[in-house]
Amino acid sequence: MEDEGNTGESPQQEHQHINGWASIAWTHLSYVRQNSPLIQCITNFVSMDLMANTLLSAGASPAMVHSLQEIPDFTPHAHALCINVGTLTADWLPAMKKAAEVANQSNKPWVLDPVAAGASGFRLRACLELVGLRPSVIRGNGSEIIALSKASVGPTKGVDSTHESTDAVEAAKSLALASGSIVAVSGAVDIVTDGQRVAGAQNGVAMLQQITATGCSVTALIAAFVAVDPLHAFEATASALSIFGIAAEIGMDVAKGPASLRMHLIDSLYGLDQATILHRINITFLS
Ligand SMILES: Nc1ncnc2c1ncn2[C@@H]1O[C@H](COP(=O)(O)OP(=O)(O)OP(=O)(O)O)[C@@H](O)[C@H]1O
Ligand SMILES: Cc1ncsc1CCO
Ligand SMILES: [Mg+2]
Repeated sequence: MEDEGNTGESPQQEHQHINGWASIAWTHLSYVRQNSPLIQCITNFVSMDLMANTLLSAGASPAMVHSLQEIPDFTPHAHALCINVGTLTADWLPAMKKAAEVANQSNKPWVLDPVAAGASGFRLRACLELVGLRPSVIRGNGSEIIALSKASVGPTKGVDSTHESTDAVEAAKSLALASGSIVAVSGAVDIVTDGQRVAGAQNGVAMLQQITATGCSVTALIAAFVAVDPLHAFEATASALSIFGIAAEIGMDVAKGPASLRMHLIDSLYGLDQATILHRINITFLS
């Protein structure tokens, strides 16, 4: 009789897998620290501060550059681009599309955060147009990935999710297959898929949901990890999600609530070492 949850692996095999992900995640963080990739962020007003500080604490170099006029000069120099539609208006969309096109022409990876994708027809159409410009990675919460995958506007709680990430696995897989992007769904378990493989990263703390723009910020961290390893966007994405979660776990040991967690999260990300990653990382293949 098989135990529930038995993966069929010996403890040694399991240990090797865990070590495998720890070394992958540590390598990505080390490359970001060594190379300090320039990450262009076209993002919402709410997230700008936390996103820039998250990137800085990981060792990357953020630049919140969103003017259409600057994109031809600036975007080719960025090592990756992060586009987030959180406070979208019609004026901003042309710059987002242009930046995605220039990133593609310059062979630079770019990452999409489809904030509240199903909240309005305007937002959904904008997100679908951006998906058509072939992001390397799309990262959203469960409701956003389901709305994008079904291309439907529906009942919404705005930027917050009404779905568990695990409810969005099939939606994420079909969006990945349709778009060619790696798709990540954040939640208690962060899901990462290329349409076939599905990894689950289980680091993090629930209180992250009480700090605005933690999702936006982890999307930018994904951009930094993909910037240093563009040919392995699946591994880079799972690593970034797990490392952000580990930083939150360590921060939570001393935090008194959301405001101090926000501060300790940034400090923990800055100070993260290899031994802590090895000890804490929790990524497994779900299929
Ligand atoms: N229940 C949970 N337990 C642990 N970590 C969680 C939980 N829910 C979310 N997280 C983590 O919180 C971070 C933000 O994820 P969330 O799904 O809240 O993003 P989001 O809805 O896009 O947020 P925002 O729009 O505010 O940026 C991720 O790192 C995710 O792993
Ligand atoms: C609260 C909020 N509103 C638009 S974007 C944003 C940040 C979290 O997505
Ligand atoms: Mg979000």
